[in-house]
Amino acid sequence: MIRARDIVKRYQDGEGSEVRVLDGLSLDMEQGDFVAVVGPSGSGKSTLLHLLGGLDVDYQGEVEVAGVKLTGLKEPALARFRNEHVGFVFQSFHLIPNLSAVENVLLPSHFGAAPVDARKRAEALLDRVGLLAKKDRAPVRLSGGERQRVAIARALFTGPKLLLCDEPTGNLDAATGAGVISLFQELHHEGLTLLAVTHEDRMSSAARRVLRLKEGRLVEEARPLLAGGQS
Ligand SMILES: Nc1ncnc2c1ncn2[C@@H]1O[C@H](COP(=O)(O)OP(=O)(O)OP(=O)(O)O)[C@@H](O)[C@H]1O
Repeated sequence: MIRARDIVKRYQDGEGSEVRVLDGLSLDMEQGDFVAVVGPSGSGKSTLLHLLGGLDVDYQGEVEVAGVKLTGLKEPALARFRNEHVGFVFQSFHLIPNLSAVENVLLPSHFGAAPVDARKRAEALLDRVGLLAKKDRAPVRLSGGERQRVAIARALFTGPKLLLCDEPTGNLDAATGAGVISLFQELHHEGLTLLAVTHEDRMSSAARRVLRLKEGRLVEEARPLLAGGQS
């Protein structure tokens, strides 16, 4: 599902010198895998997510996701790749405040080819995340956990096989975060491939593998046998 080789990503640090945030990074992820990427603040986790999701193509190395070689790809091919293959979930939900929950889930239908039964599909996804009864509410009338569930339903609208999540429980309290983590585990068991950048132990222990970003590369964390996320 994901194959990244020898990725080098540099940023200018503002004082004229270069920082290699990713430095020879490689990653292999099978379809159906659930990976947590951990590492200190500033270690390059979001940067990595952006490369894998086709949001940033300014790097050295090779990235292939869902059979699509992203290296060298340009818009609008990148937009098509994102639309067909990847769902994004962010820490701050990114819902449109003046649209209802179901209209937020329907948003992707305005960018790609809309399925004929778009509204039915959006409602089925809201049902899947336990929010059908609140489909007409504006985000401001939903709790943080409910907002994230709407965002997850929206990310699933185009039927992606891969979900890329950036600190998906970062804005949620422990109990609400736990509910969202169980939803990710259920989606994983239903066959979805998940990669989540996270600071939180609860989230990483739900994953099947934990990779730590260290000095610009990924190192597999040893997991205790029969840890919570083993499946
Ligand atoms: N556009 C940019 N220009 C220059 N430097 C950047 C840019 N974006 C990120 N960086 C730097 O690259 C490094 C990695 O950033 P990144 O956001 O990927 O880290 P992170 O591990 O996701 O951090 P956090 O956990 O705090 O979100 C940081 O030192 C950051 O300051």
